[in-house]
Amino acid sequence: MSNAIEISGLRKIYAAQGNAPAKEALKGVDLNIPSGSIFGLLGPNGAGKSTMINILAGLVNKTEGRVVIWGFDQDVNPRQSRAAIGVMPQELNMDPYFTPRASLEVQAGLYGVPKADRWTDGLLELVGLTDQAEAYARNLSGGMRRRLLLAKALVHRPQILVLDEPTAGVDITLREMLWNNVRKLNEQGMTIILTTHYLEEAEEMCDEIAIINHGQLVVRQGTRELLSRADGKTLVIDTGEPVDLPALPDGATPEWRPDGRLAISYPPSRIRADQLLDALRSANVPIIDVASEQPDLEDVFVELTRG
Ligand SMILES: Nc1ncnc2c1ncn2[C@@H]1O[C@H](COP(=O)(O)OP(=O)(O)OP(=O)(O)O)[C@@H](O)[C@H]1O
Repeated sequence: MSNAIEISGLRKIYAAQGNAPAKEALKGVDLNIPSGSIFGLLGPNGAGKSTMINILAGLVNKTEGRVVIWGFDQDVNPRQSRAAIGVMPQELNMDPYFTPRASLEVQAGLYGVPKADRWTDGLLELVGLTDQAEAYARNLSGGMRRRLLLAKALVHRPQILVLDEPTAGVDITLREMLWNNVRKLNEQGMTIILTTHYLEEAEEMCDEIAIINHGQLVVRQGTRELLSRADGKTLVIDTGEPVDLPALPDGATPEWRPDGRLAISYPPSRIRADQLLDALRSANVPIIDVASEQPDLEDVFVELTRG
């Protein structure tokens, strides 16, 4: 399977309700998600990410378009396409009187997983809830609830796992545990789709990234290629003390930072770092230390979703 998911011409119009007018949340999106990848779906608030994920999960009906999940067209084989995907939702709602073990058993029942094929103990172990297997959900910490949600998404051994803002508001330890789990599942062949507001996280975790804005796909690229789109780097130089600056190559912009260091932003496509350093040296500007700052996903994201 080369693509885990194929989306074409996907539109969603939420009908008008009361005073709220109809809303076109997705305006004809085409997107293929390669199998085996960790794929980031990013966009500002209200861009349409949850709508897209909910359509994939079979929770929201699309208005138009075609969605193929693991080779199964949603409209032709709804059961198989649903079975191929597991979703870890954002919200932490769960029945307070269910134990993690019972939750997983109920979820497996909903997916029609026969008793003999269930892997409840393995799942509890995977997410580190073995000791809490018989605790009431209301006694679980927020982090444990999230781990349980991850386990619930996996009861039917889906080929594709969707994580909707999995680390919003979680502490570093839990975040690392989640990512270790996700990497392990990905190494075993699972395709991972992730939405997150933490762009650093997307930059670190995702092989490829799609950005949607106002219901449209703005870009879809490998993470590295996407980062290289931002044509801006910064040299940060410790000059010891403020000095007069010589003329710099056209396109370079110097600025003194509050910490006293000199920051020169420049487009690496047109200017090389040694041209900047040569200009400083020939004007006898002391160069005590130099650091280079790369553009990050945040820069690219802001540029692509502006306006
Ligand atoms: N059930 C609904 N009824 C009407 N409009 C909706 C509904 N759900 C979402 N919308 C609207 O559709 C648009 C896209 O919303 P969606 O939740 O998909 O965005 P999002 O990218 O997931 O945003 P966020 O990051 O805030 O979760 C928004 O304008 C939202 O108000």
